[in-house]
Amino acid sequence: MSDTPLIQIRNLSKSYGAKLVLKNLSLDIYPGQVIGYIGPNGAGKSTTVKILTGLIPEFNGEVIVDGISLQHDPQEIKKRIGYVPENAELYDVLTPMEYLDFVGKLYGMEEELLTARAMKLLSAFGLGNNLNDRMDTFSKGMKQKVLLISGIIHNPQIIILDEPLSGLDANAVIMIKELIMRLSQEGKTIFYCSHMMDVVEKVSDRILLINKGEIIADGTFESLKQNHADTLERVFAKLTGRNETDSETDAIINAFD
Ligand SMILES: Nc1ncnc2c1ncn2[C@@H]1O[C@H](COP(=O)(O)OP(=O)(O)OP(=O)(O)O)[C@@H](O)[C@H]1O
Repeated sequence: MSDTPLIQIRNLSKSYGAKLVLKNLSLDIYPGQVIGYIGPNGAGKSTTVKILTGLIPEFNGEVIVDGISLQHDPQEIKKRIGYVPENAELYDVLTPMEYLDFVGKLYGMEEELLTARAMKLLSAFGLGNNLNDRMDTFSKGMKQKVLLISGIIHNPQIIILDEPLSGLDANAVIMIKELIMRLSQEGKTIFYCSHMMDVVEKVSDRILLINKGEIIADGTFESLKQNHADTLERVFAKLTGRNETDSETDAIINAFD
């Protein structure tokens, strides 16, 4: 692995109004790493990702990607990143081919390559028979696959995924897990947010746990396990102080009394 970080985050802070949601984050991410970014609801995962992808331009601190400052040249950075958001509006009156044509052109892809790659990727994701169907006839999982493809169609160096597995069936989850590992073998750097601890445990070579805007654990699953608990679910519960699940469920059940 290269010893020059591909992504450098320095003293990153972000507030929404008076609310500070990212507190002085500093991180180096190296080429080829598969980073699982986990944390409780509202911890700051999506905010981090939206800053990295240039969707939130106002923040304090510095983000440097491949030697380029995000503040100075966000467009150049966007070319290097493929982003699959948690919730996206697909223009579902379009067919997947039309949608991917639109996205690929935004990335400046040449028509012939774009069409060929869109067809190959859609077929590989099991949508080969739906190339020209309108996406408003698609299931949630089918749309999620098109979104995933739109994030990788331009063959970016860095792939950022926010909850990529929501809505996917068990076979598709297995496929995406394998895909993440294969893309990493191809040298891609992958940063993904997920609440699916079993998946994060298996595919990440580095896990970052964020809580209340601060990174509170950073290491391999093995190292987190040795220091804290035997499963990632338990590491998560221990470090984020959520040991009161029993009393919470009691309160919900008791609310029906
Ligand atoms: N546009 C916004 N305006 C005001 N507050 C926001 C905005 N977006 C997020 N927040 C707040 O920032 C905090 C971090 O939110 P963020 O979406 O980054 O969390 P997350 O870790 O991705 O959560 P989840 O796991 O629920 O998706 C939360 O307290 C949220 O309420």
